[in-house]
Amino acid sequence: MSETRQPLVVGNWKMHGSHAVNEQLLEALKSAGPLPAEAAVCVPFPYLAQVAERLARSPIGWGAQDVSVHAQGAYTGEVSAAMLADFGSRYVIVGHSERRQYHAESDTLVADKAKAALAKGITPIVCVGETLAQREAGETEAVVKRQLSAVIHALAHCVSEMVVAYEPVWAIGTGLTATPEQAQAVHALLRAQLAAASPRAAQMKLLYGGSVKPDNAKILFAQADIDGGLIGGASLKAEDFLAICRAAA
Ligand SMILES: O=C(CO)COP(=O)(O)O
Repeated sequence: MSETRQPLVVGNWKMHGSHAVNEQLLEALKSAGPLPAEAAVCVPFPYLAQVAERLARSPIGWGAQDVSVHAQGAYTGEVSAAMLADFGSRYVIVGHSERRQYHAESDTLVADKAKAALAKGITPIVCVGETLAQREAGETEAVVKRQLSAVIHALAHCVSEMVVAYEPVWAIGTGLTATPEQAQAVHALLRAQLAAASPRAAQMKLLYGGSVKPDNAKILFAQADIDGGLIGGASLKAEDFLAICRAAA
């Protein structure tokens, strides 16, 4: 983490939660008092209203896990960036590997989603990352560069307004974390690619995601180009999420 960038820790609840369960989690997060790092939760669409209400007077931000590329119209099941903005969403995750894999989202679609979010003042958290097969084939660099390049192209002069999350697919939900050195190596590549596109690359936040837990967060976040985390499983337990936020400070 650099001195000049403020750390950010984002919880990706994925498809978890209920009114009652969220209530407890949000209460525990709020009652922890001021957090040493900027924090946010990205929740399933039906719970946006709940987090908007419960976190309204807290420093914790919120957002969604996907957004439509379309502004409005006959797109059954889709949710627009304007709708997310209506709920005060500060962030939206785009291009999570689970969406790339299970919903066949292409690099171009992900880039267009990032653009749609920014157009409504929502910060896209753009996920990139290689599969285990790609890493073993020595393709990590080519894969993440290709994924990021599509977004850089689509955002043009707004590149510095996104957050990028490097999430190696093989580390998600598996308990296999990238080593700090592996993660830093990819983050450095991503920042160099961003620097070629934006004079503000040094100020951009690059998050690491993939089995981040309280016991490995500090060493990951201590790497020069890692500015915080995108947290799945551990974000569902207030104690763990708060410990990870503290590790980022
Ligand atoms: O996919 C992730 C966050 O977006 C990471 O999930 P886990 O932290 O559960 O591995």
